Order: sequence, then structure tokens, then C-alpha cells
Amino acid sequence: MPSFKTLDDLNDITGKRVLVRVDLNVPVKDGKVTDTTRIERVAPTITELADKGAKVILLAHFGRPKGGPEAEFSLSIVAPSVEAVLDRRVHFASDCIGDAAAKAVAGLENGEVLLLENTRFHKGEEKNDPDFVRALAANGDIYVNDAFSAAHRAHASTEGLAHLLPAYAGRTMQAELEALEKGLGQPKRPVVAIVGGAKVSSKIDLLKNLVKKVDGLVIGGGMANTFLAAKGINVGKSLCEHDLADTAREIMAEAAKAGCEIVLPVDGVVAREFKAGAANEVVAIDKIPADAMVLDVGPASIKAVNAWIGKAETLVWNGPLGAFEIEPFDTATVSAANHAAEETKAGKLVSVAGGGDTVSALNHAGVADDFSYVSTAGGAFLEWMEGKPLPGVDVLSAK
Ligand SMILES: Nc1ncnc2c1ncn2[C@@H]1O[C@H](COP(=O)(O)OP(=O)(O)O)[C@@H](O)[C@H]1O
Ligand SMILES: O=C(OP(=O)(O)O)[C@H](O)COP(=O)(O)O
Repeated sequence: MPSFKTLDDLNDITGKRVLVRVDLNVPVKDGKVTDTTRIERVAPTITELADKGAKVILLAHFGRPKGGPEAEFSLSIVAPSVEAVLDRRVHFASDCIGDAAAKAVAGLENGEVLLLENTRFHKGEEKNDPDFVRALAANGDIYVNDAFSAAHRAHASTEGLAHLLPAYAGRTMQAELEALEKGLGQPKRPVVAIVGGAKVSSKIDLLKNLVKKVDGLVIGGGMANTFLAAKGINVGKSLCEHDLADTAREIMAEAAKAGCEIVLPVDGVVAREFKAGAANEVVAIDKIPADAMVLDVGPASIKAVNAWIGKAETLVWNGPLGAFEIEPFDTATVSAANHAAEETKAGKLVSVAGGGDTVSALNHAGVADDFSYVSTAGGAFLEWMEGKPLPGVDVLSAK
């Protein structure tokens, strides 16, 4: 376990401005938050600090805007859910630096909570630009990082701030690391990892190391299409990053060397529209129509996934197997989630899953409470599993 200062080390913070980095990158549909797990997980840190009389200033990113304001990525969409979960008023400022932020902070009473607008509305956030870090730090006396799920990013609000302000880990940061160490520190073999979802380019590299740590790697979702295309299969209009074909091939070669079995879909559920109830059919994976996209893995593939879950002692899961938000393309994800939950309840499996959408998918399947542990983190959790240093954690430990 990394050693860092926690909220237990914070004494007499009445009136202190505490900048708290949280992960509010929650799933949203039609302008409404559809899963509040990440907010619920950071609530204890916020409440504890506010109840001790601090002025709590929340910093977070939301989505992947291109370095400037974009209405669909405004944290004002998430603010009402933060208020509802905390059951207390949450002020909002239209910028995370500059006059708007300074004015909102100056107006805070002790024990009040303020949410600042998306840090990624400034290019300096992802660049960890020193001027931007200074501008953020101007609004705080103390920095608390409770965003374990963003700790794999060396950004201004996840890493840079810890160099300028006294830095502490929040309760969720602490709890996530403790739980992952307990559940996966020395995993019982065989270990199977399921990796799906849509963030192909940001997650594919880490599979190179992951295949050395697991016995089976089941690939689904958008990630699978990239691997299938690398094997020369025509994936039609499916979500696929064709320029990553070489990387996918390298991972398959690494897996073969390491004795890790890669399980790719053998069939898929294809549709021509990305919407609930879209007309769909099951096709063999080498028969994907050129004008269609794979939105879920098919029944034969589900069988193979569930067989791996059945023989594994440990399951590590990030990324849904299909576009689970739109029925019936949730079928594979729900089936695998149910099977993993049954195996866990029967004491045959240690199941650890993580990721904003993965947690939402497990909630959708109604089995999140049956898993051994559900992390708020996806990419960060996989990087932790790989054994890679997490900049947001390391900087706290170095203090
Ligand atoms: N075959 C697919 N085609 C398009 N999108 C997909 C497909 N499979 C999964 N997805 C999408 O992947 C998204 C989740 O991916 P990701 O962000 O990587 O997961 P997490 O947030 O759990 O880390 C979901 O919104 C889901 O709809
Ligand atoms: O949602 C997140 O990660 P995840 O999708 O891997 O769970 C985090 O908020 C990090 O977001 P990013 O991958 O846009 O840096």
C-alpha cells in the first residue's frame, strides 16, 4: 500500500479552502445522470470536510472536451445530482479559474460546497501546465485527491496541484487502493480479464502488460472490433480504430508468448442504427454486413465468455461487452454479469469490476452488490493491475 497523508492528518480546517479533486465523469443520457455511483463514492470525503467547517471546492473533469467550453460537457448537468446525493446545497461557478471561480470561492461560508466548471475546458489541465496549476491553486489552501479513477492521468488537477499545496488522499482514494490490494494483490489463478467498452485508444496499450498477468483475456465491445479488424475481418461500420491494428497484433503476439488465451467474439449482433430496439440480427463474425455495426457479442461468444468465468478463480472486468445502454444490445453484458454474480455468491470466484460505464452496466443488470468489489475506476484500475505507477497516487505518496 502506498503511504500518504489522509483526512485523519488534517487538523483544524475550519474556514480553510480545500480543493477536492473528485471524479464526476458519470454516465448521462438526454441531459440526465443515469448512474450516481461515482458521486456516492466521493460523498463521504466531501461531507467530512464540510462538517469540519472547511470551504469545500470541488474540481472535476467531465467527458473529453477539446480544451475549451462545450455545453454538453458542462458540469452544470451533473451539479443537481451532486446536490441530491449530498443532500446539501452545492454552489456552482462557470469557470474553474479566474474571476468567476475566485468570486464564488470568496462567497463561500464555512462548511459550504462549491463545484467549479469542468477543468478540461482549459488546455492547461491535460498538459499539466504550470500556469494553469497555479491558477487552480490560487483558490485553495489544501488539496485533497479523491479521484482514484482519474489517478492514471498526470493532469493539473490530479497531479500538478499536489506539488503546490499540502496534499492528502480522500476517503475513496484510500478505500479503493485498500480494496484492490485485498482482492487482487495476490489473485488466485486462473485469472480472467474481460475488457470491452469504447475507449480503445486509451486502453489498448495497457493490454500488452495485462496479458502477462492473466490467464485469459476476453475482449468485447468496441475493443474487440479493433482486434478483429487486425486479423483481417471486415467489421463494417462498427466502432473500430483501424490505425491500432499493429498494436492489436503485438498484443496477440505477447499473449501467445505469455501463455494467455485471447478470447475474441465468434459472432456478433449487428444493427444499422445506434438506438434502442433497432432491427438487428446475429451473424458469424466473418459475415458482418458492410453497412452494419456490431453492437453486442452474439450467443456463441456469450457461451465462451461465461465458460471462462466458470473456470476462473478471479475475474477482472472493465468495459461492457456491448452497447448496454440500448436494449437489446445489453444481452451479453447482462448475461456475463449475472454469471459472474452467481459464481461469486457460490464462493467460486473473486470478481472485481470497475469503470464508470461498467458500474452502470452492473447496476443495470442488478448485480453490482453481488460482486466481490466494484471500483469506480476503469483505466486506472487496469493500470494498477498492470503494476504501472499511477501519477495521482505517486505524487501523494511522495509528499
Ligand atoms: N460494440 C460497441 N459499439 C459501440 N459502443 C460500444 C460497444 N460496446 C460497448 N460500447 C460502449 O462502450 C461504452 C463504455 O466504454 P468505456 O468508457 O471504455 O467503459 P468504462 O467507463 O466502464 O471504463 C458504453 O457507453 C458502451 O455503449
Ligand atoms: O471515466 C474515467 O475512466 P474510465 O472510463 O476508464 O472508467 C475517468 O474519469 C477518466 O476519464 P478519461 O479516460 O477521459 O481520462
